[in-house]
Amino acid sequence: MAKQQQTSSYSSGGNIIPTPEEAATFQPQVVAEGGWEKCWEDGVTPWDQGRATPLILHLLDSSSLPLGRTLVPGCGGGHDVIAMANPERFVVGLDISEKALKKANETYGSAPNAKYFAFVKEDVFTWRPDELFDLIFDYVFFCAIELELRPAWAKSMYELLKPDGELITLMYPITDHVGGAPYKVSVSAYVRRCVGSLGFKAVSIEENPDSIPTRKGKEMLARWKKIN
Ligand SMILES: C[S@@+](CC[C@H](N)C(=O)[O-])C[C@H]1O[C@@H](n2cnc3c(N)ncnc32)[C@H](O)[C@@H]1O
Repeated sequence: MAKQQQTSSYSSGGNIIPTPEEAATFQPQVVAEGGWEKCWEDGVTPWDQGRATPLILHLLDSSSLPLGRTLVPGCGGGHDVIAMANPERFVVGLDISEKALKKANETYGSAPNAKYFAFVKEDVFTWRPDELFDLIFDYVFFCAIELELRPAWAKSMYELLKPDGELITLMYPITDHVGGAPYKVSVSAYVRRCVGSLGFKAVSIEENPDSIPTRKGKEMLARWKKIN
């Protein structure tokens, strides 16, 4: 099935990026069979752009990405982790898949900025480090978890951020497809989770200006502040 998608899909950095609707026809089966580890082992990673998210590069170029201790939950191949890491922004890439982190380390472990990031194998829902984060960037993680875990996701984001910290959510996929992962998302689902039930304030919500072609019109960017 994955192969069949290749004709209609967008290729980035050598990777084939199917639409979320296409991915939802083959990815859930692999997740159900052996969890995320199996996806990585079998190379069924249809979300992986093989490079940093264009929005992150845009925020870096325009100096609109906060500095400080940063977390990427469900970091996968680690492309956004290395893109953001610098002497003023230490980035932790968290993932439960050993294989994903092995791959990320093989790809980026000897990068010139390697001392400014770390890949950590932990579960977002239970990991509580001593030091909290100034910034969390979530992309293709919220849509990857089971729907009943969404309240726990919001709680984790809240508990992992410092007071006044910022949560950036690139909300994807805003579609009406059935099933997942990836599960469909909506701005109101995030508002319910972040603002409604916890101490977050929405600072801005806008269309992602830097979507890749297969995600265009299906993504919104929201920036949230932890206010209490
Ligand atoms: C769909 S992938 C997205 C990866 C990356 N954010 C990207 O956009 O390329 C979701 C990732 O979340 C990881 N993951 C799933 N559940 C997790 C959990 N509870 N804690 C940490 N990572 C998790 C999976 O192993 C997988 O690498």
